[in-house]
Amino acid sequence: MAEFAKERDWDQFHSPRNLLLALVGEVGELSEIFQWKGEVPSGLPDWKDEEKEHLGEELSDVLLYLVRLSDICGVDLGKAALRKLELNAIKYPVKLCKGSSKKPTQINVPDNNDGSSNGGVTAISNSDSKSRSDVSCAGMAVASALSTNRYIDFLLLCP
Ligand SMILES: Nc1ccn([C@H]2C[C@H](O)[C@@H](COP(=O)(O)OP(=O)(O)OP(=O)(O)O)O2)c(=O)n1
Repeated sequence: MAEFAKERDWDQFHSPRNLLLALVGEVGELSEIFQWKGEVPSGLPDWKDEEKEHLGEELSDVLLYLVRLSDICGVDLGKAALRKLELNAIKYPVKLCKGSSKKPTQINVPDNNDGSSNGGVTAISNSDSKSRSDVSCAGMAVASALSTNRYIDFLLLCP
């Protein structure tokens, strides 16, 4: 993308804000493909080849503007995405979230005194979910250095 823009003297247009708007525009074009179709099955078995090709083009436009935006902002997207995957794994432990699309702060699992039956994972109660959520955001910043259980211990120690 950097070479593509340089050859065309387009660096002048590829500012962070312009690229973000271009990205959002392409997300709109991507959305248009699904607009009014209702839910469609995975793999899109009933779609024509041309429709899938068009979908691939719009997905690519989104990807290319995203990569370019990251680059222009000095963000190593590959590294950032891998770190985010690790953070996601910490935030959504399998033991707590398997089969549920709820946020950890919305899951209310009865606590065990010995913490054994749910593998030592203690769910966060609904009553204090807001404060826990705030704590959770702050905790995420240091979470990459912590294991899942240590992160949950950290959450429980916070007021
Ligand atoms: N100033 C620009 C213009 C285009 N592109 C690149 C990134 C996208 O991959 C693609 C977007 O091109 P268009 O704006 O022509 O968008 P479409 O390909 O979706 O065409 P249209 O909007 O006509 O449907 O070209 C770019 O990097 N910088």
